[in-house]
Amino acid sequence: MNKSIIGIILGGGQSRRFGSPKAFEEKDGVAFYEYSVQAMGAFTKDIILVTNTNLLSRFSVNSLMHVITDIEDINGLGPLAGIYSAMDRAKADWYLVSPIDVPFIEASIFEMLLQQHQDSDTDAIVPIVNGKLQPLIAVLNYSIKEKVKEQLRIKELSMRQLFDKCRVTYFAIDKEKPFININTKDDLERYIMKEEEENA
Ligand SMILES: Nc1nc2c(ncn2[C@@H]2O[C@H](COP(=O)(O)OP(=O)(O)OP(=O)(O)O)[C@@H](O)[C@H]2O)c(=O)[nH]1
Repeated sequence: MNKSIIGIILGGGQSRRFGSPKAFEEKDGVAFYEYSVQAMGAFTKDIILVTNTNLLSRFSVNSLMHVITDIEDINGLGPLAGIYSAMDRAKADWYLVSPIDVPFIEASIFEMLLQQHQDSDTDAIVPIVNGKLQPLIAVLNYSIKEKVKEQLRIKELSMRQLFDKCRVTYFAIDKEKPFININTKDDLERYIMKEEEENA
């Protein structure tokens, strides 16, 4: 039987290092968050973008994507708050997860992770890219929902702390570019403007 899959896009951060909401920064005329929608859209027609009340009205809703905010009492507690809020809103067997600041993300990354999940019986598939854990681009099973809730309760808010308590398949990927994330204006200059200049 086919398993149900929902996409979760984490878009409730403060973009303090960037200085303005980075979800709406553009690469080639496309807002950063839309790259995550496109990459997931190949595998699910059900995507939930989880943001905060300040940004809610700025995301354009379409038939693929619903936009919600973090549940009130965990609002702003970081990526785990977004993951829990989406899992609580809509149940699926599996969730594809992405942040909003990875404008080079590719569908092929989710394809590889989904392939791994078919071959494993763990709770999460998490990439390791050239030795570095990439915890926010992952495939998670609904079975971890209560663990996420507990982590939020005891304020252990990092993805690593969650993974320490789950059965995780760590999957090595040797392609770095799709995982580039933009945190600062310097990152923007280094990765995006440079590429645009090269392509001009
Ligand atoms: N829903 C939700 N998403 C979050 C939250 N905090 C961070 N995110 C998202 O998680 C991803 C990683 O966030 P970071 O880049 O580490 O943090 P940020 O708050 O966006 O940026 P800084 O303020 O510069 O740290 C981004 O896609 C954020 O939008 C939160 O409390 N709720």
